[in-house]
This record gives sequence, structure tokens and C-alpha cells, in this order.
Amino acid sequence: MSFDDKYSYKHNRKRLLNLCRGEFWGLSAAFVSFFLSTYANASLPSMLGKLLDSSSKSSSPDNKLRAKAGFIFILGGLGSMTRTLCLGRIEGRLRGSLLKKVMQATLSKDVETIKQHVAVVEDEKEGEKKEEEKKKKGSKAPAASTDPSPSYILSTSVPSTTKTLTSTLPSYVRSLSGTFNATYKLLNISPSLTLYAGILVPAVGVGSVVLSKIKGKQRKKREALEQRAEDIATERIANIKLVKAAGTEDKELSVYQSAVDAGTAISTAASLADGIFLGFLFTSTALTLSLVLSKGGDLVRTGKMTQGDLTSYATYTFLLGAGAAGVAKARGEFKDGVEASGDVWRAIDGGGEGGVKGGEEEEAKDGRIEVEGLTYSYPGGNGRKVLDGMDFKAGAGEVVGIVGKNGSGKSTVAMVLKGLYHRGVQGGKVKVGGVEVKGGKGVKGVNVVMQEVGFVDGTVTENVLYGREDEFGEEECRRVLKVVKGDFVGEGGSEGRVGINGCKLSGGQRQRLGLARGLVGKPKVLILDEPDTYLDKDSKEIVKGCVERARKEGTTVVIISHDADTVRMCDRVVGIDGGKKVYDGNAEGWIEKMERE
Ligand SMILES: Nc1ncnc2c1ncn2[C@@H]1O[C@H](COP(=O)(O)OP(=O)(O)OP(=O)(O)O)[C@@H](O)[C@H]1O
Repeated sequence: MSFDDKYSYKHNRKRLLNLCRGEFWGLSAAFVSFFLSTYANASLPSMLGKLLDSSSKSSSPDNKLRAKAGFIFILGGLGSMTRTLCLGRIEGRLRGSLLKKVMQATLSKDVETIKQHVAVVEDEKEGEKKEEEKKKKGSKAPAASTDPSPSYILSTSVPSTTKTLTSTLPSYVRSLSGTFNATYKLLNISPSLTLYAGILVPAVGVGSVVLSKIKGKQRKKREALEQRAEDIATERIANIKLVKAAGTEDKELSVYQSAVDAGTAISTAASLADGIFLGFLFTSTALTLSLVLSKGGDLVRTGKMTQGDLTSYATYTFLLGAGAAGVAKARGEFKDGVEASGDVWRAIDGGGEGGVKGGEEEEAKDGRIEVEGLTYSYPGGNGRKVLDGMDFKAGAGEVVGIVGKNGSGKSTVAMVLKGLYHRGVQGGKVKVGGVEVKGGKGVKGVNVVMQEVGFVDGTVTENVLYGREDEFGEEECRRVLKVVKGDFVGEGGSEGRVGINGCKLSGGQRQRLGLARGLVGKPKVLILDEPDTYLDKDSKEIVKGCVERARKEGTTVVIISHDADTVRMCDRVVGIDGGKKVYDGNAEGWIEKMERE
């Protein structure tokens, strides 16, 4: 079964309905209250007719009838209230549970898969073209699946999935039962008059089929456009400094506006189709009602029908129209919701890509690194070999530099060593401390300080010990902060907050805290990816201090750097070009080679 077959409409609907299983008691209560309110709704027009007949026939009130009417009014009110309450609670619970599952699945995906989303968005236009071509050729292959961003799934697809179950589906059932009930009552009160009301049925049927087809097509386009607009907004806001510094606010606003406008144009077309249908329904209902009332007036005048019956009849005619419109609307919305749920199921299943890391990482026995014939292509990167049979070795406790031009593959080696990139590995062997790194599983005892140090909104201590809080406490934090002279940080010291993504920190402070994080727990291997980018001349001494400290602790240090001073700290240097090792020797030799070239 292919990936697209798995997420067919039938599969998505089955999985959506399966969500009900865990909500048996809530749904049972909602069903009972739904039954009560439907019963009250269905009885209301006949009851009103009876009240009219009773007050027009006699001046003394029919208390029994009034009590029955009062009971029905209260029953209907209570039923509606309980149904709304039950469904609202179920909606909240289901949404919460799906949000958690999507987030869990997103966090368990590998870095390469999450990064790939960017490429999918960029390829959207290409995808649309291919789809058009497929249609022209009459191919029955399933439509290419779009890949919404995790944030779009959390903010849009999950709520529309749960609403389909707790709002659309009940409206569908309510409208359907309302339509059947109204038809039954109409036939019961006057079969001859029902001929007139029957005019509505074929018109509504044809209208609903046409409308749901038009809406289905528009939904797909609208979703893709909404997602595009959200991605643009997220990216531009995250890069607000870039936008402001370049003074491109107006340009970015117009890019965003055209994405929003494209979505609005589709929504307008969908609303127009909805509006035409509902307008048509209103006119045909009004026409039918006027026919019913004029013919019914004749029947009342000739004594074949009471005024109360005619009132009930007119109300049921109206309810039939409203029920049929509700069925058509809910049917289209249900289809949309089932399709939106497909994004949620794909996200929860991990979309067949990446995957959850299984089990504990094995501890490195020592700091040896052995990379043999490593070949790597980025997933979605057109098969280009970023690493092409790369060899690299480091002995325990050695300080080795990985050097080379921009884009030569240095950071990719670091990510593979840490076990963060694995899907793109096409060949070769990677071992750290005698333990093989494979299948997205890293080796315990390897710390990496990334080129862009990441932060979460919390204190300095929380960020330095990030992910290791169970193993280490404040004492370890103080020790590593001292090495990087990190007692500088903010007003609150190590208890001061760094802000969302460390927005309160300077570039140099970020890098120093990154280095401190790298030293936590005296790792067997420490990988430093361009640790000196944001540091001034004095602060570069901090990298030196950090490397010396690691050396003393017997840690193998891998430094990726372009800086000659940093490279000189290394015992040995490995040069890469085009994903291949082109140099293995001392630092001075490499620096001379660079100067010659
Ligand atoms: N997600 C990705 N998808 C496709 N190609 C990528 C991706 N990330 C990086 N690359 C490509 O892989 C190559 C190696 O990138 P890498 O970051 O390893 O280089 P680097 O040597 O560390 O460069 P720099 O010195 O500029 O940091 C580059 O040509 C880059 O364009």
C-alpha cells in the first residue's frame, strides 16, 4: 500500500470516527440530550398549532395542553444545553489529546525531515504544475500530498478535525433527522398539501451536489494558500531584524497581503457558491410557503383543516427547507473536515519519514572518532553528494580541526557524528568511542555546540544545563560558566532569564553560554562548530580556555573553524573540499597551503 493510498478519504474518515471510541460516556450523554432536543423541536410546531386552535375555540385555557407545551419547551431547552455542554467538553478533550500527539510526533521526527518542510513549500508551484499535467493525461494517481508546516497543523488542521466530529457531524445528523421528521409530519397533517412542499426536494438535491463539488475543489486551493500565508508570516516575523534593517516592511507586507488576498478570493468564491445556494433555498421556500398558505387557506375555509394545523404545516414546511439546507452544508463541511484530518494523521504517524529514536543511547567507551567512506546527500537535495567518501579519524583526547571553504561539508560531518543527520547517509561507517552511530541514534558522551546556539525562555542555569538537569545541578553550572567567564550574564546573574530564543543575549554571550553547555558533564567528545564567529579578540581567548580545559579532562575536541588563531590550537587539522578529505596534517601546514592558494 503506497503512502497516498494509506491516507485515502475512507481511511481518514474511519480514523476520525474512531476518535469517538474513547468518548463513549460523553457521547452517550450528548446523544440522549440530542434525542430530547430533537423530540422537542419536532413537537414544537404541532404544539403551537394545538395552542392556537385551543385559544381560538374557547376562552377558558386548556391547562393540560399548556402544561404539556411548557414541558416540551423546558425539555428542548435542557436538551440543547446539555448537548452543547457535552460536545464542548469532548471537543476540548479531543483537541488537547490530538495537539499533544502532533507535538510529540513532530519532536520525534529527525532534524532533516523538519528542515525539509521548507523545500516542500518552495516546491509548491512545481507540485501544482505536475498535478495539472497529471490531470491532462487523465492519470488516476492520487493527488500529491501537500506537507503543511507543524505549526499550521497545530493551529488549523487539529481544530477543524475535532470540530468535524463535535460540531459538523451533530449538525448533519440534526438536519437529517429534522428533514425526515418534517416530511413525516407534513404527510401526516395533509398529504395533498405535501405535493407543494415536495417541490423543494429535487431542487435541494441537485443544488447540494453541485455546491459540494465546487466547494471541495476550492477547499484544497484555499488550504494551500492559507498555509503559504502562515509560513510567510512566521518566517518574516522570526526574521524581523533582517526585514527592518533592509527596510523591506512594505515589500514583505505586500507579499503577505497577496498571499492572504489569494486565499480571500477563494473564500469569496466559496461563500458565493454558498450564498447562491442559500438564496435559492430561501426563494423556493418562500414560494412553497405562499403556495401552501393559499391552498391551505382554502382548506381552512371549507373546514377540511384547522387554523392550528395550517400553522403547524407552514412551520414544518419551513423546517424541511432549513433541514435540507443544513444537510447540504454539513455534508460539504464533513468532507472538508475528513480531508483536513488527513494532515493530522500524517503528522501523528510521522508521515512515514524520520521516526522516533528507539531506546537509550550507548555510552562512548572513550573519545576515539572513526569516520570511513562517509557519503551523504540531503533528503530533498536532488541527490547531490555533500560528503563523498569522507574519511576522518581522531584519537582519544586529541584536538582536531575540520577546515575548508564555505559549503564544503564541515557542519554536515558534525551533525552526522552527533547522530542528528542519518536519513541522508548513503554509505560509510561512523563510530564514536567504539560505538556505531546509525539510524538517528547518537552516542552518549558527545556534546555539540552548534553554529547557531539555541535557547529556550528560561534562566541562564536552565539553558546551560538544558536536557541534563536530572544529572547536574548548580555546582556544575557554576563550574562551566567560570571556564567561559560567563558570570557576566544580565542583571539576574545565572538566575536571570534569557528571553524567548535568548533574545536578551548578545551574539558573544550566546556563544559563551553555548560553550559552557558543551562542557557540562566533561564529555568524551566535544564538537565546536565555528565557536568564534561572534567573539572579539579578547573573547576568543575563552575558546582557547575552553579547549584547554577539555584537553585536561581528556575530552576529544573537534573544532570547525575558519579562524587561523583557533586552527592553531589544534593538534591536527583535516581539510575538506567538495565533501572529500584533501588534507591531514598540522595546522601550520594548512595555513601555509591556504596562503599559497
Ligand atoms: N538542508 C539542506 N538541504 C540541502 N542542502 C543543504 C542543506 N543544508 C546544507 N546543504 C548544503 O550542503 C553543503 C554543505 O553544507 P555545510 O553546512 O556542511 O557546509 P560547511 O562546510 O559547514 O559551510 P560553512 O563553512 O559555510 O558553515 C552546502 O553546499 C549546503 O548548501
